[in-house]
Amino acid sequence: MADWTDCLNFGISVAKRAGEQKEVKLKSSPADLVTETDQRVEKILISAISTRYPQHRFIGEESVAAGERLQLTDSPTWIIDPIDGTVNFVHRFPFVAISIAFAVNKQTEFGIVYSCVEDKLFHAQRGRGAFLNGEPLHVSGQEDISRCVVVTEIGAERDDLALSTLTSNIFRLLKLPVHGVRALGTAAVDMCQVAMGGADAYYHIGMHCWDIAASAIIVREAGGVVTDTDGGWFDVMSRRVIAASSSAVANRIAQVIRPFPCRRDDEEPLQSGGQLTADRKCAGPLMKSDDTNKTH
Ligand SMILES: O=P(O)(O)O[C@H]1[C@H](O)[C@@H](O)[C@H](O)[C@@H](O)[C@@H]1O
Ligand SMILES: [Mg+2]
Ligand SMILES: [Mg+2]
Repeated sequence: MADWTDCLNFGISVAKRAGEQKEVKLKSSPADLVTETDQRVEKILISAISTRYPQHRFIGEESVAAGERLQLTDSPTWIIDPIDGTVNFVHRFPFVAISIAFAVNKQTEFGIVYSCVEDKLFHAQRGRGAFLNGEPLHVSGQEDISRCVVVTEIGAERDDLALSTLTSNIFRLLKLPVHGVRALGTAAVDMCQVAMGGADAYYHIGMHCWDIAASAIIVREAGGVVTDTDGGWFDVMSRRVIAASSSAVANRIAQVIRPFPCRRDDEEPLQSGGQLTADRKCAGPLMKSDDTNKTH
């Protein structure tokens, strides 16, 4: 088995350096401000990593937003979210992370999530455990859904189907009941909460590979379970994820939540007026027929 520890250590050092980027140039609007910062951090990361590993490929949120093709091949690939929690960043809500995963042959070899405001560095390497600031991490191991804190995200979708599915899923979980439902505004940190036992599960439909790839391996290496939202095999490009403290909890959540259609990350972007757009919003075929069987 190839040893990617050198890449992991380099990834950790660039994530910490990029997380020190504190100076924020004031621009005309919060959207401009944050776009500039996101792009700047992604450039810092990609430029440092590609100088050291010129053969490696990248999937970066901001590069994809700028029109770059999103394609996960068998080549060593860094999957980067330069700022996970952009809305938090704008509002100074204190959960903002740099998320970096590294995949070879489409398998994630390691993941790094640097929660910058908290100064918490999560990392995991395949088969070698998960760590927070160097200390081993473990999920809670909780198996009883009625004793769980479950994390999800509100996400960016605002169409009726997405919103009604999202709210009814929270409703169903609260009625089980679970102990509580939380949303921190960054999928990467949400999932790391599962890895460290602060929460017992996370689920969402609609996040992108750069939001969840790094934290998925961190949860697994912390002893947790990562599945599709139907309880099946997790595919990092599918935008559907449950991360849980145990299979029992993952399966229970899969039984309860209803899916809604979502374009895969590796699907060709929608055509708009004859031009490719970077739009990867949830849209597509209607719900699967078995969705009607889900628990209310
Ligand atoms: O866009 P960023 O901040 O990288 O990612 C965030 C999503 O946009 C947002 O919809 C979601 O709620 C948040 O958790 C996610 O990490
Ligand atoms: Mg993100
Ligand atoms: Mg981002």
